[in-house]
Amino acid sequence: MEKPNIKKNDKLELTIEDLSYEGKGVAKVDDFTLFVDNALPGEVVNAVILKVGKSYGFAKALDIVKKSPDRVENIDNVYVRTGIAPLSHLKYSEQLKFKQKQLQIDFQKARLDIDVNETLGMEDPFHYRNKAQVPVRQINGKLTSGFYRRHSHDLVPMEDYLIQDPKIDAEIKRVRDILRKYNVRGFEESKNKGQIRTIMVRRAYYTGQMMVVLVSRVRDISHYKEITADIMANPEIKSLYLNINSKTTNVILGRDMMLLAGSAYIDDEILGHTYRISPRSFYQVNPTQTQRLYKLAVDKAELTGKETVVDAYSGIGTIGLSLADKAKHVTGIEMVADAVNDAKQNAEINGIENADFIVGKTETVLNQWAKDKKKVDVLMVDPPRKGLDNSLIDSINNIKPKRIVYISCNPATLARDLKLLSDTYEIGDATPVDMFPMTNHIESVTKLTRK
Ligand SMILES: C[S@@+](CC[C@H](N)C(=O)[O-])C[C@H]1O[C@@H](n2cnc3c(N)ncnc32)[C@H](O)[C@@H]1O
Repeated sequence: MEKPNIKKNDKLELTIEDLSYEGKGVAKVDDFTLFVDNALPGEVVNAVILKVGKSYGFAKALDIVKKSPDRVENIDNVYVRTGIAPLSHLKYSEQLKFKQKQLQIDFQKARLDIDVNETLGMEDPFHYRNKAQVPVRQINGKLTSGFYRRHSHDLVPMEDYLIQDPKIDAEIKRVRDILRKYNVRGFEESKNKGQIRTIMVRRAYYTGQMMVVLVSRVRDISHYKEITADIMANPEIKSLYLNINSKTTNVILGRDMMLLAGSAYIDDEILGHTYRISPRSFYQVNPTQTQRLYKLAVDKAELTGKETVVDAYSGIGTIGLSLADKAKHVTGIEMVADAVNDAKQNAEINGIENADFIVGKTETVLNQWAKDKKKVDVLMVDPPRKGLDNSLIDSINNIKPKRIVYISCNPATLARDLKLLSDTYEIGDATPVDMFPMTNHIESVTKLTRK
């Protein structure tokens, strides 16, 4: 493909043909692809070129000459620009279709013939997140919280995050003001100076309990006793931690986690069970949609009470414990030790006796099970974005579970893995469940049945 004669800062009119998986408008100049921020299919925009690469480039819409009927008019551009809610300029009904289509595209690319159902959306697709991790920086002499501009580490100051529980937004602001009161400094990334890098807040949807984690570059924070007392003055804060992360890294939490006050965990409920959540444990961020996701996944497992089930990538045990009353036995496998401790406690708290939990990598544990000729009837997998490890596919083919329920947060790796399993498994329809409204993230559930 010929690179057209365009360069950074050029301005030109573009016609938007499609929406990329990241939610950017796709335009062509000759045959050259440009990904355009804040532009929707069918729109004509005046754009400025941000970057021209070898095979594609990036641009930003400055004004819209012809608007899409699917554009949400009154949304603040800051949400699209910062990446907290990069699809918030697209009508919600269209976001749901976009997610269904993305799954179809990834299946087609992998030459898989799989029906994709309509995306199960939310009635109120805002303010759903039960967890925030907001970056903190020292800006104009003040500790400031906000969100990164997309694809950068430039902080845009923000107080209303649109998709987070408003009580979390209020708590971030309150904590920020307490830190300012005691002259604590925000992180200065370019100089590797300053103190607070991130404020993390979790709020349990059902119990209202909150956990605050202050992530600091340094251990010493003057007035930490006063800061602790001020933060704990809100009776909803059940747990306050200081985490130390002195590394140059994008990973949010460092190794040292110190409880400053309150309990080591908070409690929440899903589908009638109580769960304890530690700061490092994975916990689904959309509480109402989690119940729909789990119900769907458990339905697809078609349990009769006689099956041995593995809940792989089990986090704090929520999927396994949600189906334990319909199975003979459940084993959860999870690599984060704190999460496994939570899972064991969660089984006990809920009086569930037919579930156990193992610390380890799913691929390593199931490889050993294959060698030991252990039997599994149903395998639930809920891996992180990178999907299943290649070696796990071999173990699955040795263990031969009758059914697999694949919960995925990344259509591309889902399609790759389903293709690898399609010789030995019949692949049923896939259902996207919108766990992340206003963003381009796509969660889905697919059932596989042994041929
Ligand atoms: C998407 S979360 C799902 C957690 C849980 N099923 C839930 O619904 O809350 C993925 C989990 O897999 C864990 N994990 C990542 N790689 C793993 C691996 N190779 N083996 C086992 N667990 C892994 C992560 O720590 C995380 O808890």
